[in-house]
Amino acid sequence: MAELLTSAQMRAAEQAAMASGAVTGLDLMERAGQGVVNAALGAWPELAHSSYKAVVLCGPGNNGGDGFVIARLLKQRGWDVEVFLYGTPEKLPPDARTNYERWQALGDVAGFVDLCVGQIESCDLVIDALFGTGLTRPIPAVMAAVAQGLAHPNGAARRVAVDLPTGLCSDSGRILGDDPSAVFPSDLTVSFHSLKQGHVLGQGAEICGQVAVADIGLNAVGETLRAGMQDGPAVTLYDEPHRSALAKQGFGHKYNHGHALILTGPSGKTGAARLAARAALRVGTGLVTLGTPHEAVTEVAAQITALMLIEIDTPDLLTRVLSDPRLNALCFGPGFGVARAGAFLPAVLASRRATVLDADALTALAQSDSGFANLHENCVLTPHAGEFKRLFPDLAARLAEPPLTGPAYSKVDATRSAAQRAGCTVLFKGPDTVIASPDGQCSVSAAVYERAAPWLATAGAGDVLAGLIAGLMARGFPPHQAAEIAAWLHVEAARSFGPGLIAEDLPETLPKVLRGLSL
Ligand SMILES: NC(=O)C1=CN([C@@H]2O[C@H](COP(=O)(O)OP(=O)(O)OC[C@H]3O[C@@H](n4cnc5c(N)ncnc54)[C@H](O)[C@@H]3O)[C@@H](O)[C@H]2O)[C@@H](O)CC1
Ligand SMILES: Nc1ncnc2c1ncn2[C@@H]1O[C@H](COP(=O)(O)OP(=O)(O)O)[C@@H](O)[C@H]1O
Ligand SMILES: [K+]
Repeated sequence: MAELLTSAQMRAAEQAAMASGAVTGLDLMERAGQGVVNAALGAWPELAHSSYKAVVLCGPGNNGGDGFVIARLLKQRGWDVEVFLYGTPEKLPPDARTNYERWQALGDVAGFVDLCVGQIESCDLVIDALFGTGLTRPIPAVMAAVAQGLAHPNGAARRVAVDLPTGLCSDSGRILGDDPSAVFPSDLTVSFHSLKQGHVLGQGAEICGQVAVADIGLNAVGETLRAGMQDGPAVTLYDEPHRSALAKQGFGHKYNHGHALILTGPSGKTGAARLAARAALRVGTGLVTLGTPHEAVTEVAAQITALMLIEIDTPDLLTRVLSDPRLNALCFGPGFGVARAGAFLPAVLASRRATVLDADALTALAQSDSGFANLHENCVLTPHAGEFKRLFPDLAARLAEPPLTGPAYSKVDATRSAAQRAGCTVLFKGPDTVIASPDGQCSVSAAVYERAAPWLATAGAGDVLAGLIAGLMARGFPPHQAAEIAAWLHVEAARSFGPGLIAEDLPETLPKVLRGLSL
């Protein structure tokens, strides 16, 4: 799994690499500039065959330094290059200053105030090297005006951001300030060494366009690099489960693969739990039983075949059913009814079973007098943004405040705090789903860029996810891992099915996704 770094971790990695003597800042800057040129020519191969016109916007720090390298490399390819600098050359940090001077041997540098949007629109490539990981406050008005012009360019200019689109916070993927247009949208963003959190969280993906990662040689520094990264455990970008984790052994039988109990709502509301149950069965749980109130039994029975059914009308009955230790995972909440969920909550939590709390169970939890006291480490909470706000109003409020300084409070920060507070795994949904656990594990399951899955925004998709997590916990996966694998399979199923997806299609597409993993 790839790491998603914060700006502080990236700085620490660079410092460690330089302190080891393996590289200099100038080496890193040269590789960064070269990496951007390579990525741009890779994205638009037509640009490699002739010389074109570029406008390079350089800022007052090392991001600007990368810009001077790019200007020089393009000029050396025969391009017509215009460079604009925000700030004064005397104040550039040493490596950026050196590259400013190297560029001066090849061309002029104009002041940023002399730039007009028309100049950008008439070029082939515009390089945003204004601010990168050093952005700490909203961009100045003069830059925001240019950014607005670039948002809907009339010309054919391809927009490339160096490290991050200027205005976007590297840690949170949020636009600094209260002006949503104060950011340079790009068609291609070239990050260095690895992606930063801001490339996948929040508005990151929308603003970055596509992303590419340029290797600037930090991996070679190995242990020194790790030692430099002391700013908390890294967040990972979850990629795909190992085949060995999900495969079933040839000699097993159904009881080796767990037994999930999915609790349904009353009649007319059982669809959500049935979706969850079907997902649990498809993800390989040995047995899946729907726990249904008496009055809904006929409705549920009419709809199911491979699933089993048991009557559960009261919390006491649930406790009695759960005296069977073979029922090893629970899914509680989809379509359940908030008041009923409040009544069942103590029995569910007292069972100490691996439990997914979703939908109405989350609302009931937010309203319950005992709060998070009875949650345990085998619970997984799966809130969407509205449910997160009910459960953790102060964290949600921090996330909703316009971020005036950087690095800004992020969805990773909020989910990590939520997991600490709840004492269990929290999966905070969205295209940038964040999964955090009290032991500090944190990963992002991103449905962005080539993994975009906009058709998942459909009623019932969340119920399927809850069923997948419960099913994987029944199969024996620990909560954090179950949540990660479920979120990944969920997105893969949506992508595999494609447009027209409805929630029912997700469990039915799982076999194809699992086959794709060579199970
Ligand atoms: N440190 C290194 O050795 C390397 C850095 N690299 C580049 O350097 C960048 C980071 O450089 P810096 O740390 O110099 O930071 P930036 O170049 O992103 O920002 C420069 C400085 O501008 C100021 N600033 C922040 N927000 C501002 C605002 N809204 N208005 C006005 N001024 C503001 C801050 O004091 C900040 O340090 C990376 O994103 C990457 O592009 C790469 O060259 C690879 C190597
Ligand atoms: N635009 C999107 N891209 C990717 N995933 C999305 C998108 N919108 C929603 N999702 C995912 O779809 C699911 C929706 O869940 P939820 O909001 O609980 O819906 P419901 O309650 O109707 O089932 C979540 O897993 C969420 O992460
Ligand atoms: K930039």
